[in-house]
Amino acid sequence: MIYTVTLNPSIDYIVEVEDLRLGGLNRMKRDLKLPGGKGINVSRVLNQLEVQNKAIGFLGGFTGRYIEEWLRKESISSDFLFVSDDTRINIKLKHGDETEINGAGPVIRDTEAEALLQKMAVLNAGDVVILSGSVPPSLGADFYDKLISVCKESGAEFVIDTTGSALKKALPHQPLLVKPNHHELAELFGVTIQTKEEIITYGRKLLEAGAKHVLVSMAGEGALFITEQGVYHANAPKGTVKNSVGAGDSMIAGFVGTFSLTGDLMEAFRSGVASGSATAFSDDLADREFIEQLRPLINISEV
Ligand SMILES: Nc1ncnc2c1ncn2[C@@H]1O[C@H](COP(=O)(O)OP(=O)(O)O)[C@@H](O)[C@H]1O
Ligand SMILES: O=P(O)(O)OC[C@H]1O[C@](O)(COP(=O)(O)O)[C@@H](O)[C@@H]1O
Repeated sequence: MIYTVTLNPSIDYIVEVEDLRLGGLNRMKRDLKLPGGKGINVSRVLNQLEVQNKAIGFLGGFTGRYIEEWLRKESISSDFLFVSDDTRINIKLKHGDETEINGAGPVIRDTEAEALLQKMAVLNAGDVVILSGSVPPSLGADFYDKLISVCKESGAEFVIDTTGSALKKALPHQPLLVKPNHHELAELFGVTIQTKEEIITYGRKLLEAGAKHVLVSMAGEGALFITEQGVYHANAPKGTVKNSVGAGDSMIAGFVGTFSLTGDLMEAFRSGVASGSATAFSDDLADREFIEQLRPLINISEV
């Protein structure tokens, strides 16, 4: 079974304005409220790919109920812990460019945190747990360490998609996959990255530190896949970007979903890129039909 863990879900409030006037009155041209948070996005795309999975994490308040209802309508299996504070609302402002303003997240009490860890007792060897996104500050920076310990004790594999020291500390525990984008990779090492060669150099460092597979996404430039066997590049198909929020999460869903069904790393890579691009070219996350349409357009070559 695949589990996604979203410690900090969100309603993504996507707001489009013609011309952003800072300090002035702006009127929305279009707006859209979507359930968000990285693990939840992964679950929604896994469902599109008909890969069985369960979404776990914290939800709270009216925003939490909105997300729960959406997931129920999409028949996404979930087991969230309800907390007393409200789930955050993240603003995604489209004004020719994309500007994001993400909330810090609700207060999670110690008893609520403990109850979530108890939920993880369902894990078995062979399960894959996808740990995605930021950690609400009140949970403490070491909460991912606790979740990783639970995964290791049960024999489950884990994937981690987060940033900074939480990602660094996870590497020696041999995550099945890490997927920084090229900006996050540079930030992780405190460097600026200009070339594909530099991405490979720093991506390899994640492998050396313990990750089993490394995917570095590069938005419209596609992605690099770095493994013990070699380094591979995939192009991204061309298209009109509608909303790239969730493209990275879709890529993880495509990769892990296809890998769990086929065990084929190259097909998983192809599926990851197709899923990411299908989301970038959609208002909401990718649907199955669009992913299948893009899949043959992805060319993979060894670097
Ligand atoms: N402008 C784009 N054109 C085509 N594909 C895209 C575009 N933006 C994202 N994608 C696809 O989604 C994947 C992940 O996107 P990226 O923006 O790098 O991740 P993140 O959302 O984590 O920052 C890319 O590797 C690519 O396949
Ligand atoms: O937990 P964080 O780091 O604040 O990220 C949460 C945000 O990331 C998203 O999951 C999108 O992530 P990606 O664009 O990286 O795939 C949004 O749905 C959500 O608003």
